[in-house]
Amino acid sequence: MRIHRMLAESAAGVLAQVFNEGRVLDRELDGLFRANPKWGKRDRGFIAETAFEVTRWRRALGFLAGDESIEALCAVQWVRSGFEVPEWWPSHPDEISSREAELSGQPRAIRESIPDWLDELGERELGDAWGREVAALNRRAPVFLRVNRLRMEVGEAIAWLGSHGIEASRVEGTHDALVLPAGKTLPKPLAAEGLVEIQDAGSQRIAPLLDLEPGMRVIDACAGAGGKALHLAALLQSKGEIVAMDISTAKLSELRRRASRAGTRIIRTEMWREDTLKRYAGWADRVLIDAPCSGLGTLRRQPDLKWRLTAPSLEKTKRLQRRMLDHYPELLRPGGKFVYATCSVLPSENGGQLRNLVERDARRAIEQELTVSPAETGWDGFYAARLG
Ligand SMILES: C[S@@+](CC[C@H](N)C(=O)[O-])C[C@H]1O[C@@H](n2cnc3c(N)ncnc32)[C@H](O)[C@@H]1O
Repeated sequence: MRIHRMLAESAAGVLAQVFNEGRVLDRELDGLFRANPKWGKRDRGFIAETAFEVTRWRRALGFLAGDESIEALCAVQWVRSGFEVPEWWPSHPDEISSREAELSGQPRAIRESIPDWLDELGERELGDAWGREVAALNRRAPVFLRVNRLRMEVGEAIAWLGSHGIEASRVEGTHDALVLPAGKTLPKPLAAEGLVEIQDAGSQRIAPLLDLEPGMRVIDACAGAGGKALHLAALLQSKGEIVAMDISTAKLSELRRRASRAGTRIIRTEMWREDTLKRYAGWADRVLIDAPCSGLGTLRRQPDLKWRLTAPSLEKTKRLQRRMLDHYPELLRPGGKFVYATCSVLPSENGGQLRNLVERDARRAIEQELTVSPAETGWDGFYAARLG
């Protein structure tokens, strides 16, 4: 396929926003595609693939090109995926096959394209396992779905998707997860039906850890756009109450839209305010603290995160996690339980935070712990633990 000038320049424009301005890759692509509704699936696919793969392999491509400019990175990416670099493009890589052989002898941070400080931190925290996790986090991720059991059984969902030409299979080790073949996505009109939700299989392991029974009162303290809140509602069989809290009005309004699409009425949203903790103190049977984190477990889907993350920003996030662990369990009634979860693979954001908590607060004890390793499962990386 020939590379169209406008598409090549648009992909490079997105990468400039991500690398130079710290913008979020997904959002930049979304904005670009909205502004150019006439582009077809192939055009959008070319731009998204260039932007994602250059972001994912930034350092490795820079090594192959011997040049770190965005134009050089794009050119090597295109050569690697079998395109001819157009003569009007400003960068033309020399023969890269000999450099490919040298790449395998480079340090991991270059080979796997991660910042040096992050590679050192990962190795310090995870030892040998870090190399395996980083490699797994550089693979392309398939689309996972969660069947909305309020509306359909898993077998029915497979048949329904099949009737629309989508071949979905069950995911071992989960109750409600389906996976689509590599490269396939869920068409928007089907997503809008609310019968299935896009949710990574690893993320689907978290809500069951809350050990819910229909009728319970649950607070999802960092609910965001509701990925896990919707799962909680399904596990409660839509019986009981869920208060979904967040500091973002935009995310909570998206959550309300998704809840109504999914057919549940038990979720109420609440913006965190100064008096929220006091108003809901002692109210909940269960609390989910799905804490803000480095997001390292989701690098497959958000490779731009690794270039935005800094050591100081990570420390700030850990301080926030610690404050949440000190205060949000006050929402529980006596005897209630909470689950702390992250989408990080770093022990210092996960078990490390909880072991510190248990040391400073004798009322808390870890009942069950779950670590989802991308290297072992092929899912995003997650950590969750239930505490009494
Ligand atoms: C990991 S995300 C939540 C993802 C969501 N639970 C889901 O399953 O889709 C963390 C959320 O915490 C929210 N947040 C940030 N600071 C917060 C705070 N101080 N209190 C509560 N939520 C906060 C963010 O807006 C973000 O939506």
